[in-house]
Amino acid sequence: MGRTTLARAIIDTCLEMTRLGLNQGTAGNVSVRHQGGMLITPSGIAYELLTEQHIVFVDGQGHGETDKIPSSEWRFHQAVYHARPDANAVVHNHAVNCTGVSILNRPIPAIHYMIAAAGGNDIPCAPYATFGSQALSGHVAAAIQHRKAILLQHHGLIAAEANLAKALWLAHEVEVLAALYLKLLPIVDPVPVLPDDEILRVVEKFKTYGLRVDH
Ligand SMILES: C[C@H](O)[C@@H](O)[C@@H](O)C(=O)COP(=O)(O)O
Ligand SMILES: [Zn+2]
Repeated sequence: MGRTTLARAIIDTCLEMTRLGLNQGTAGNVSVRHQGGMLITPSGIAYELLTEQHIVFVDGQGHGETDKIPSSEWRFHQAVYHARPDANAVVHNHAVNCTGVSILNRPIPAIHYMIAAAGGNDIPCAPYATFGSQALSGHVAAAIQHRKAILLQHHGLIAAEANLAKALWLAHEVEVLAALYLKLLPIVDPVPVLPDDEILRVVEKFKTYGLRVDH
């Protein structure tokens, strides 16, 4: 796909992320792998104002383009692409329920089989570090190796998938799981979980289940 088409797809994903109630204001960012680097949203511009020209190319060495400021989180997007060769799209947001669980500094456990959509029996929570920092991208690199979605302590969520549609879908699924978890916690803690062998079964089933979208 050409740069303009990908840039449009990034903007549409951002707008849809807001429409789904997963984000607010200028929080969050979205990227796609592109030509050895990535195309990524600019820093601090409201999604409704974005045009294809705002989307920034950051090369494999972390160099951006003159006159454009890439997302402050380009380092952790780059870290995800290094850690996960299967990922071609990364979505980050401050969805309320995911952020709520991240403040508790807990992983989301296997309270529902949909946890398997992220590749395992939990959604881990990467330790806190200042936004945009090398330290944060180090934590992300470590946590994302074994899952397609992770929480960022006191911050939000990252979802990485084969394409933008899948990454946004996964971000939405994790937000639903986080909401469910926060609803259950005041009633029962620890919340009952599914056994690991069942989650492994569902992880396998998801490898061939639906979601055959191309962008
Ligand atoms: C302060 C930023 O909002 C930070 O939280 C970052 O993680 C974010 O979500 C949006 O930053 P950018 O607009 O720089 O992508
Ligand atoms: Zn953020």
